[in-house]
Amino acid sequence: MAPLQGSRAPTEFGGPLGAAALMLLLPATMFHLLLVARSGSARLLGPPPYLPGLEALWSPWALLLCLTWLGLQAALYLLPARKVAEGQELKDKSRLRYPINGFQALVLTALLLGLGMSAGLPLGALSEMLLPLAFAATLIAFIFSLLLYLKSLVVPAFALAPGGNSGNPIYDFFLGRELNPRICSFDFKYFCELRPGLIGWVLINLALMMQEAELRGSPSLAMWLVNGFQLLYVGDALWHEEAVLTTMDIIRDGFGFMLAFGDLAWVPFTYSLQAQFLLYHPQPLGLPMALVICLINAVGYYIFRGANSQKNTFRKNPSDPRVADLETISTATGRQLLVSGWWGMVRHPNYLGDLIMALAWSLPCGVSHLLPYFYLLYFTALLVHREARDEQQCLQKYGLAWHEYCRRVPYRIMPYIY
Ligand SMILES: NC(=O)C1=CN([C@@H]2O[C@H](COP(=O)(O)OP(=O)(O)OC[C@H]3O[C@@H](n4cnc5c(N)ncnc54)[C@H](OP(=O)(O)O)[C@@H]3O)[C@@H](O)[C@H]2O)C=CC1
Ligand SMILES: CC(C)=CCC[C@@H](C)[C@H]1CC=C2C3=C(CC[C@@]21C)[C@@]1(C)CC[C@H](O)C(C)(C)[C@@H]1CC3
Repeated sequence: MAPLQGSRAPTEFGGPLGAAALMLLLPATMFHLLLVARSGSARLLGPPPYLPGLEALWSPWALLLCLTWLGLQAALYLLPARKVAEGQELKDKSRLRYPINGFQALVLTALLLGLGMSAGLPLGALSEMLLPLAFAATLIAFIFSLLLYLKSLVVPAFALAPGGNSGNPIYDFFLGRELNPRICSFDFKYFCELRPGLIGWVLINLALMMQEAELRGSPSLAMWLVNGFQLLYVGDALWHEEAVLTTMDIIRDGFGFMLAFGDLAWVPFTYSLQAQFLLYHPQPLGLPMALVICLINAVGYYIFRGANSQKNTFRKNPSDPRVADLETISTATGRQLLVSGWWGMVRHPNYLGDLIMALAWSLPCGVSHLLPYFYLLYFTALLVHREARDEQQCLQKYGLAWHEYCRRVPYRIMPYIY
């Protein structure tokens, strides 16, 4: 077993107790949302309409479907890539290599799906299987996290994540002990973060849209908007796949239950909540309102993409003409911090753009129910917590220079508000 030298006290996410509570609460919330979305009253805060028995949750076909999906995405990951990118420098000064072929996987999945559908594949039927599919994905995430935990016990200490190496098994199982678990060149965390869950999310959205067309003759305008916006978001993530290599999930967090469940179950089954809601609760949406919502999504996307690209360009090459004129602060590490452009507006402009998009994804569902706004509420909490975690890390990394940045750019996410 790898020694626990350099291990940290388990303080994030409420320590071991918080981690244990989240491991129960997150799957329970996901099943609650799935049940409530199809109920007549669709009340987010009420009790679920019924408690499903094991026969409603367990289906060997659903498990087989989930495993086939993972197998397909893994095969697409292994195809030759247009580019191989290097990750950030690791503790042992080495850099891992990652294939950049996520967008190619999305296109090939769409082609295979098109072929299947023209041969009579009833994609809409997937919408009837969401409960057993979510159960199978949760089961896979639990077993997978357990295997990852066991694997982490035999790797050298330098391969462990700074946060998930506390010595408390519950906490470490939740946060993830090993930073970049791999078999040969297959990187499990990088693979899961962007492919099965994100592509699965748009697949579920599409199935819900097909089912709506079958029930009502054609998809509603609201369903088109939700599908279009979320496809743009997933397509964008896969197109800019390389950027994920600088997120805290890849650089700092281990791969444990939080990310395995988040990537494989939470993202596809809760991020598709608006489309699930619309299938069972059709909402009228006029063209003028639809145009306003498109504008809100466009503004959010413009800020999100602008901010993320500006930082990535700057981190890759500070003398790139697109960022060379921006004002910066020097830090003791040799790295610089941007203090003008998007990063001079607030300290997390990318979060602001993401939140504006989240609002645009809920608005097509009208204002009669709180349920479709769950994503916006959850995402606000996630980003506020994430911002606090990032802030602490930046303070540790950059010290006085970070204080100076906070003085120059006082707002975190929303100008003049937060
Ligand atoms: N849809 C979803 O469920 C989720 C989406 N996201 C999205 O993922 C994206 C990435 O988010 P995340 O990884 O949390 O964080 P960021 O992309 O904001 O990265 C934070 C890092 O950026 C660097 N940085 C911070 N300020 C500056 C500055 N002024 N100049 C230059 N570099 C700076 C620091 O790292 P360093 O200095 O080491 O480079 C810091 O640690 C966001 O757009 C977010 O909205 C995130 C979570 C969930
Ligand atoms: C509640 C729970 C289970 C928490 C786990 C959190 C994960 C769901 C998220 C952590 C960071 C994520 C990112 C994306 C999806 C959600 C998770 C995995 C992301 C892939 C979405 C698309 C974006 O463009 C992105 C690539 C920037 C983003 C990266 C972070």
